[in-house]
Amino acid sequence: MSSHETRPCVPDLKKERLKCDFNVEELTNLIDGGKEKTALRRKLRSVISSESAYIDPIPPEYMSHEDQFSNELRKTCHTAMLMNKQNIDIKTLQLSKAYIGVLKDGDPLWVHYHVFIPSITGQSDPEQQKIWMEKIRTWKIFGTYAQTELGHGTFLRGLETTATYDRETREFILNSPTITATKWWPGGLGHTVNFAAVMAQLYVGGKCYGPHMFMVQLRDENTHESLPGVTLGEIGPRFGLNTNGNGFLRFDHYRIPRRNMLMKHAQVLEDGTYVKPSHSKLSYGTMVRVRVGIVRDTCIQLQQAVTIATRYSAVRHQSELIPGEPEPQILDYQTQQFKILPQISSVFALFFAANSVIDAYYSVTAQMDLGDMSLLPELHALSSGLKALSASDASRGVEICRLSCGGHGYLASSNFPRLYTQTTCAITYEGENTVLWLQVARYIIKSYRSAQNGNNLKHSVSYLSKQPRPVRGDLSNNGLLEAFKAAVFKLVSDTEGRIQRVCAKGQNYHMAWNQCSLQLLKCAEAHTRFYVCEQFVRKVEMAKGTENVKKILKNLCRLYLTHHVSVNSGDFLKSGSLSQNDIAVLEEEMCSLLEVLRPQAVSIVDAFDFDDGQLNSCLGCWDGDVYQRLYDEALKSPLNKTDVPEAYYKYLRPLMQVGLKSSL
Ligand SMILES: CCCCCCCC/C=C\CCCCCC(=O)SCCNC(=O)CCNC(=O)[C@H](O)C(C)(C)COP(=O)(O)OP(=O)(O)OC[C@H]1O[C@@H](n2cnc3c(N)ncnc32)[C@H](O)[C@@H]1OP(=O)(O)O
Ligand SMILES: Cc1cc2nc3c(=O)[nH]c(=O)nc-3n(C[C@H](O)[C@H](O)[C@H](O)COP(=O)(O)OP(=O)(O)OC[C@H]3O[C@@H](n4cnc5c(N)ncnc54)[C@H](O)[C@@H]3O)c2cc1C
Repeated sequence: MSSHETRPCVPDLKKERLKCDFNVEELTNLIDGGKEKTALRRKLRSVISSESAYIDPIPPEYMSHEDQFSNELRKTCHTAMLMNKQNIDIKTLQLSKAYIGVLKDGDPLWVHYHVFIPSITGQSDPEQQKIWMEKIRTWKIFGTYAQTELGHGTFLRGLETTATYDRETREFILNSPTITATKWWPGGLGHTVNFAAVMAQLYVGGKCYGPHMFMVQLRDENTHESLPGVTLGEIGPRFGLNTNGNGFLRFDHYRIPRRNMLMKHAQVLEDGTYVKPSHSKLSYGTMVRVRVGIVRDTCIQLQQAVTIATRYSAVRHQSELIPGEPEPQILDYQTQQFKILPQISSVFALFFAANSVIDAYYSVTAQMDLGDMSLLPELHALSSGLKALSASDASRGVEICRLSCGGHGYLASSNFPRLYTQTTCAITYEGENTVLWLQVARYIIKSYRSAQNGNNLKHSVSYLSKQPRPVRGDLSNNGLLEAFKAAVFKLVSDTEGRIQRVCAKGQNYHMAWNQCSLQLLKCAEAHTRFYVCEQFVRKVEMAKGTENVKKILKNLCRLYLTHHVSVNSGDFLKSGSLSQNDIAVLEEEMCSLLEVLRPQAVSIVDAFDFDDGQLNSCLGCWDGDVYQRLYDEALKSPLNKTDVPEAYYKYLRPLMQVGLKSSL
């Protein structure tokens, strides 16, 4: 039973919570990663929620762009101070979910903590780390990750910023030769950070060695003024995340010491000798790490959205299900259940996938530290695929949750606009999704070809070694995983065959690749979906705990499988791995799962354990007092300060006084 059951709430939610047939706390512990982690998160949350500094003076929507930025910078700096005072590692806070809701529309220091610091620890040598990390630890250095330029974000070999080695002075000269070479987008770059890890084309003795990272001071450590040779600014309002401080940066023959090149993997010696890295893509390591983290972040954003949508759907009554009877909770409509429950199952799918890719990241990077690079392509494909899938599933999921709340979901006070802009930008940043899907496809096609040449495949692509033969009519979880394998295998072999046919007609390989890229995208997504399904099934099989929690997990897993079979039924039919009758049986099962899970829905989202401050939504509050909150929130609009606004006297009254001259 829910541990929160005694807290007051509206009768609809009380009724829902009384239906709960599993231990909510146990599910919370599972999602947190154990009882101790739940306790730590709650402790951190209590520290955070008792801080008056986090109270916004007015709702940020009503602040100017400048005030919004300043307000969030104030809060993020307060956090650093607070964690220092409480002797808590800020990373622990940020990774614990306790910090959610404090910053409303971005964090000017997010890239510092999650991209810049990992770049320093992952790309610089021990001596450099010692110097820079000490300054980072003592808040002398705040940094960003400055890679993207006006002209290029995706194609890194096309970057135009140059870092030219001057052997005489033992310095690098950084330069932005064109307008398109301007660094554009880095978080915090505008007016927050004083340093940046800058990706630039390395030139030594007239030869270009490609993109490398450099540690660059941009602002004076005391005055915060931009240094001579550096031009900085903010790029202006965005679709969302307007307080991330995204900025631009130009260099005019700006000099930095030789040792400011990040030298863990590649080096330029004093005499200009270039020492190449053990793998050409090691300088892209930060991106791999951040992509892995995005899977977890988007999963948490989807948790917030489904919590809001589920609670609201239990409180909202509309129309008639049975003529003449009272209006039902909208959650009783099958169509509403179909909007929300698959999103809840997605949360769990992403949760298990995030855990497995984080584990893979640590084990592969440990191997790489010992000099073994063989698993880097696998990690690159896995992290790229899961970043793309999680960002697009979460973003679509948030939008479906918004739609499920009707008109009120469109209000800023529902918090859906912010949740949506947070998830949808993850589709673009850290590798645009289409581009990452094509990287996954590259790996799959290469692996498939290798298998065709008689080689044995390992890890996530092992099933492409030989044609899978699923047992017809086996609709168990394992049977469906076999069907998935067969469907993906068919997509991959068809696509590879098509590339070959296009080439046979005289087209070169690259053009053939482009002509088949829609199919390639499908292969990549299907392969990654299979991976997520497999992880879900295996993790649920291994889950420990009480029968009722396991039953919830099993039902959610089954809903995820049947839903994705239904959505992609054409692929299963084409591969012959499932029959039309199988699909019909599975779709019927999916509908009954909606009915089975519906009474537990509110308790499942309660287990995500967000407090009202974190959800920041009139629709998603614990007590379900939706209408009063919507009304109170509307009263905060500055337009409601007066009955007749100034704009009436300026514009509307003169117009009304003139009247229409003709009766057109
Ligand atoms: C309330 C609010 C709270 C606060 C919330 C805040 C939320 C956060 C907000 C904002 C945070 C934003 C952070 C975002 C930071 C960024 O976006 S940083 C910039 C990221 N940029 C990218 O990701 C660029 C994408 N492009 C690439 O990764 C690559 O250039 C490419 C993979 C597309 C192509 O690389 P290229 O050099 O052209 O290589 P290819 O010739 O195509 O391939 C060569 C082979 O190398 C393999 N490969 C490519 N990348 C990697 C890698 N990382 N690791 C390993 N291997 C790699 C590639 O597959 C090829 O292999 P084969 O030759 O064997 O096929
Ligand atoms: C909120 C936000 C925060 C960011 N933070 C940072 C940061 O801190 N540091 C930083 O360096 N950058 C940052 N970025 C930049 C981000 O990483 C890039 O915008 C992203 O990598 C996409 O690159 P692009 O903008 O050049 O898009 P483009 O590559 O120009 O994409 C435009 C379109 O072209 C398509 N396309 C491009 N190449 C191909 C291809 N090979 N095949 C098929 N289609 C293709 C894409 O699919 C897309 O549809 C941020 C961006 C955002 C939105």
